[in-house]
Amino acid sequence: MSDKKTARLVLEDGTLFKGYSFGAATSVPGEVVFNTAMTGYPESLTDPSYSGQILVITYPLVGNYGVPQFTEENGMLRFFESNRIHIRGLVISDYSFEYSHWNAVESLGKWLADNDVPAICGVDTRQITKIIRERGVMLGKVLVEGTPEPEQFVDPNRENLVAQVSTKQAQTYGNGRHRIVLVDCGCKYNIIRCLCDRDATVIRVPWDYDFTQLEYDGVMLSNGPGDPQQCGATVANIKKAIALGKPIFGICLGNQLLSIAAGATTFKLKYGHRSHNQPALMVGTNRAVITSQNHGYAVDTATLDPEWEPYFVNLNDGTSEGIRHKSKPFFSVQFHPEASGGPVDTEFLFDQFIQNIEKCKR
Ligand SMILES: NC(=O)CC[C@H](N)C(=O)O
Repeated sequence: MSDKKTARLVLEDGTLFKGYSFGAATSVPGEVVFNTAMTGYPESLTDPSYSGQILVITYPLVGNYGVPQFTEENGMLRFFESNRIHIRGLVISDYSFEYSHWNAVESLGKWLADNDVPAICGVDTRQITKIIRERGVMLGKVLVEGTPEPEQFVDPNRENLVAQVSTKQAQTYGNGRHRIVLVDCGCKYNIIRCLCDRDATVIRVPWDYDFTQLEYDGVMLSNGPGDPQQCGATVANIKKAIALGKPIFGICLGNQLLSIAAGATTFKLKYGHRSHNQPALMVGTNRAVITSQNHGYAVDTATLDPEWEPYFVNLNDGTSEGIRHKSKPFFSVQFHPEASGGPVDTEFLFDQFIQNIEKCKR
């Protein structure tokens, strides 16, 4: 590695990690978060919820299966969760310069460079994770040798990241029986795929679009980046949709926004949940599910309006994993039932949403 450029990760408390640069030769500030999943970097890197974040992967070997084909299917990239990389920087332990997979077309380093995203390898990502777990999530900078250093640490959560990643105009996918409005706060393609697989026509609209003017059978509130408090315009529209009474299903940021519309407050977790193995219990049952997650904020269910109740709870730390209305067809979850990557234990929630739609049509 002696001919390689060096790179450093600096945390806002001054902690420094030295490694090597791959990907783009540029230095960036961001929020440093860790993910403990063992696979799924093409999906994670293109998940718009990571916007503004420097992603630390604890699994020690990354890049070994390269980057999949950029094939389009039904107006979406088949093997990714959006049309570009959204993380601001990547930090890994061992980078596999050589890759091998039936579907790989290029290396992780080339893909990152083409998307102008810097990466560091050769650092102990588990050590970084231990620090974040103890001190809480921190801002940081990826500094690549020979490139200008950003002066400030930048907290991306002060920006309206949702406005940056949401679609600028309405788009339609599929041609099914159920007309579903997808409020795009930074949606993952697999939410659209899961709906289209269930006989839906998906009308994807911008985060601040007044979708209540449209003809629809159900509303899907997507995942997305940043602090849910930035999305006042979406919450105002959700309140109108609640009054209209058609089925609503929210995922991750969508869960937080539905909860705010239902009177609840949100707070920032010490270091977030980002992994493929978060256990959640369906409240009132003995049914536990293993879930895919990527979030830094959570809902305080004690602040919910009394017409709503907890739906799932996290078995690691007891935080909320979802809410539902006691009598109306509205529910949402903090985890990712569409997975991609991660376990598909909770895809049945899409079926439940469609059943709610069918009942309402009768
Ligand atoms: N994946 C998501 O939708 C994340 C929601 C929100 N940005 C959070 O970090 O909590």
